[in-house]
Amino acid sequence: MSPLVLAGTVALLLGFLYVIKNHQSKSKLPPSPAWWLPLLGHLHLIGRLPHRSLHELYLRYGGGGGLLLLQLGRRRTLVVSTAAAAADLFKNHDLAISSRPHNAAAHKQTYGSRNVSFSPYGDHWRQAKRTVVVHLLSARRVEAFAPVRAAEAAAMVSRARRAAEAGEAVELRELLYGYTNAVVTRAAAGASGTTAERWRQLLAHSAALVAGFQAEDVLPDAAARLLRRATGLEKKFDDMVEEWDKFLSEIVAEHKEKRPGEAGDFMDVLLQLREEEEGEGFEHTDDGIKAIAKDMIVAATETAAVALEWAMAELAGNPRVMAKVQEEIARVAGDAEQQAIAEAELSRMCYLRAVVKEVFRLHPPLPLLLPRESMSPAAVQGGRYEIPAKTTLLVNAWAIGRDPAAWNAPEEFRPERFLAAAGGGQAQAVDLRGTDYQLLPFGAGRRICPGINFALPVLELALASVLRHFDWELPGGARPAELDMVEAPGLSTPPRVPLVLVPKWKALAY
Ligand code: HEM
Repeated sequence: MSPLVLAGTVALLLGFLYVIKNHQSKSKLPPSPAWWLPLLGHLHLIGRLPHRSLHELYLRYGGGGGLLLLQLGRRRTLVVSTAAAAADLFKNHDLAISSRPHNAAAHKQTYGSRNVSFSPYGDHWRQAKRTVVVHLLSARRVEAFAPVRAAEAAAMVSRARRAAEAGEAVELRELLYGYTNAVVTRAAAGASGTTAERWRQLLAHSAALVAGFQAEDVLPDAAARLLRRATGLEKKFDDMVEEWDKFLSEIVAEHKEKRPGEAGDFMDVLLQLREEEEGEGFEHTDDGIKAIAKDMIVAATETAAVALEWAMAELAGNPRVMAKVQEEIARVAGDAEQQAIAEAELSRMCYLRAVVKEVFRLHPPLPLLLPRESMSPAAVQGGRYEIPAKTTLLVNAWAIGRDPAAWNAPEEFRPERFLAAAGGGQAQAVDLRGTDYQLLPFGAGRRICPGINFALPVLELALASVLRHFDWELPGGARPAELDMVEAPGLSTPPRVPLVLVPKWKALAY
């Protein structure tokens, strides 16, 4: 055989082997729509409500295994759409999927990813999460904020009462956001009033700038930066980051002036830890403290307000459930003279808690949780699929809450499914703390939300208070079936049409 023919044969053989190998490794990838566009990949298939688009794409191309692989701009993205697929990932591969993808916009906003939410997996994240879990959100500290929750719930009831006495309708988002914003601002910085208002404006401003897909999702970082500069977005962004920093720096400075030992709000605790833990590994610099405080505020305010607005929307749309939960609140909270509901009473309101779970099932405030990134290759579902390292993961909690393999009549709002006494069936023992993979509003695994114990009493107390003191009616004789139950676009998704209801002050004659 001549050397030329030999070289040609070897090249052909190598080419053949490459094709075979490539085909084999591709065949181990989860299903994916076959066609895609240069640069965009499958991005053009995603509409304004990504959780809904991704669910539809999964039903069309996913093949039933719960996983769908997409190329979203430059990010290879795995979408998880069923409870069984989520269970396999979180039970068997949690470590591999515990990082977050780099996001230039978030990096800038978080003092170089020094917060918890966007920090990549590693020492910084571990230390920061420990600080948050042990020092800011422990059961003892959450309990210590009970008077704050009670005062703000009472203020919310007073606002609604003024509207009721004037015969006016109430925009629930305004009312509920005011409440969660006040509770979180007081817990984080011990401040209210104008601070809370400034905080609220900054949050709204940031949300508008980071909503939707960003230039970095499609283009390399440098090209995306150029585009952002050319369109003026970079300047807007920098101004917003500076505004936040100025605001947080003022709060840090005010807290430094206070007497030591006055530890109460998150800022106090973080500053005190700086003194106590100096040299223990986690660097409590001013920027580190501002990053964590901001993380708490951003993570807590909007999510809780969105959950509350959906709860009221579902109750307005289901008068039977509204009447039943009001009856329970009246029975447990008792005494007509008692204005505020004691938090101990909330644990006896089983139906109210079932309502909260049902709201989270159908309306998780972060329908795609927060994106994860795989740090190493993972052979999932017993080796059926291979997930390469550096794949972005989107867990579609919205779709999982509607998974027909996990839920009976998934589209029905039926809190009874969570109650053994009401014949709840297979769902009665399902909880929302990340161990039951069909209900994941707070995520699961190492990156699970550390704020569950802070959020739940905030939500339960608000609902119990507004339902105890008022009947809520749809304005203008609208029928429940006419309520628009579609989400607004964004990272967190309130109803696209803000909910408006008319409060009727009850006589409290129980
Ligand atoms: C209804 C209220 C809330 C909802 C629905 C919610 C939901 C979530 C979700 C889905 C995640 C991502 C979990 C994952 O990747 O698996 C998350 C992360 C996080 N949440 Fe919450 N959250 C809420 C309230 C709070 C509160 C009150 C705080 C703090 C005061 C908080 C602090 C955080 C932090 C720091 C992270 C990042 C955790 C990490 O990356 O390790 N959240 N939350």
